[in-house]
Formats: sequence, C-alpha cells, structure tokens
Amino acid sequence: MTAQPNHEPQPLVLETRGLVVGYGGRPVLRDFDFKLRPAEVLCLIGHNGAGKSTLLKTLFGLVQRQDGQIMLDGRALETVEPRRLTAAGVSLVPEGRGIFPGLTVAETMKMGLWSAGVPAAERADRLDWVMSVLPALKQFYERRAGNLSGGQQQMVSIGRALLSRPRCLLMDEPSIGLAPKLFQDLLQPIRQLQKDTGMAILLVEQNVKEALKISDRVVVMKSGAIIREALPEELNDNAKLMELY
Ligand SMILES: Nc1ncnc2c1ncn2[C@@H]1O[C@H](COP(=O)(O)OP(=O)(O)OP(=O)(O)O)[C@@H](O)[C@H]1O
Repeated sequence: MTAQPNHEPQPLVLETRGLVVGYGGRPVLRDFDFKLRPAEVLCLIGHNGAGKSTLLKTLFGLVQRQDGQIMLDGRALETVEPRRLTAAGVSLVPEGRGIFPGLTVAETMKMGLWSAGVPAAERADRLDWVMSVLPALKQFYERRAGNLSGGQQQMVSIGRALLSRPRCLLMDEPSIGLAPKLFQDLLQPIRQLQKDTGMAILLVEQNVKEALKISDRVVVMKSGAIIREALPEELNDNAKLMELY
C-alpha cells in the first residue's frame, strides 16, 4: 500500500477566539477573532489606540485576557504567560525596545540567554547564531545600550528576542523613530531569516509603507476590531490606505 499524502492543513501558529481584553473594566478588544498562519509575516496596522499593542501583549501574557481563548498550534492555552510562550517558541520585541541603558550589549545578551532558558552549554553557539543573523551587533557589542543610536538599540532588542530561536516573533513597532532606510536595514535580515526558517511574524507598525514591503498579509484594526484583511499589494497606494484611516 502506498502512503497517502497528508492533506491535513498545518495548524495556525496563534489564534484567538472570542478574546476579550480591557483595562480597569473598560474593554479594548471585544469578541476578537484573529489568526496568525505558519510562515507568514502579518502586518497589523490601525489608528493609535486601536488595540494593536494590547493584542500583542495579551498573546504574550503581559496583559491578562478577561474572556475567550488563545490557541497555540491549534491548542487552547490554559495559562498565557511570557515564560510559557518563550518555551513554546514565541518571542516578543516590545514597544519602546525594553532595553536597560546602563548595560552593555554583551551584558544584555547574557541576561537574555539566561531569561530565555538557553542551557549553559548552548549559549556560545546561540550567540554566534544571532550574530550571524545581525552581524552589525558586533560593531557595538561592548558599548552601553543607552549610548547607542535608536536603530542600534532596536537591533539589540531584536537580537535579544532571537536568543530563544523563536518560530514565532511578535514585534511591536520596531521602526519607531527610524528613517525608512534604517527600517529596511533592520528588518530585511529578519525577513530573510523568516523566509529561510518558516518563522511566523506578527508585526505591528505605524510605518505602513515600509512594513508592507516585507509583509505577506495585512490586517487593519479600528477601535478594537478588525475592519479589513488584505494583501500588501491591495493597499499599496495611498488613496486606499487613507480610506481605512
Ligand atoms: N496599561 C493601560 N492602562 C489603561 N489603558 C490602557 C493601557 N494600555 C493601553 N490602554 C488603552 O487601551 C487602548 C488601546 O491601546 P493600545 O496601546 O493597545 O493601542 P495601539 O493600537 O497599540 O495604539 P498605539 O499605536 O498608540 O500604540 C487605548 O485606548 C489605550 O489608551
């Protein structure tokens, strides 16, 4: 008997069903259904205050949901907290970079290896791997993070998020404060890594024009709801984007 091809669709990397999240009793996301597919770069855009960061933080367990399900690889998670998500291959590049200005890049990475739970015997190789993805890190490795440019700090933040070798990367406005050229310098290596490894990326961005260049799918949010799903090429002229804002 010949083996039958497996037609089972791959499970979604992350999914929410009926998600409800808010602050102090005021809901931000209501009955929110969302899907992140394997090996895609999904760009999440929308007005300030639409709830994009809230979604990312909730998916990573930094904000607690009030109701609904969060599914990882098709299975509902009982507890959603950063350590559990990191161990399962999800990593977050937080809004505002989240780096300690007084630490050198080397110290930041050392701490990152520890908090990602990388076994001591694998740490040197893991660092080498991150440096192979972002070689520019070597140029300022011994400098204090607080003395670096915005683009360099963002590279440190992304490098730290890669230390766990994630298969799913959540990025909250990595381009904030960066010129378009810097955006591409920073994110093209991540796009390449994503293509090489099949990693899934959820990218929240205000810099829509640059973000669309490296995205496979776009979701537009407004006031806590998804108002449009599209391919990047469907939104690549300003008029179409303006309709959504
Ligand atoms: N810690 C918090 N406490 C209270 N309200 C909050 C908190 N964080 C966010 N909010 C509110 O929740 C709503 C959604 O905010 P969120 O940061 O998720 O939006 P966003 O789409 O990421 O916007 P931005 O692009 O401005 O970051 C906003 O009204 C915001 O004021």
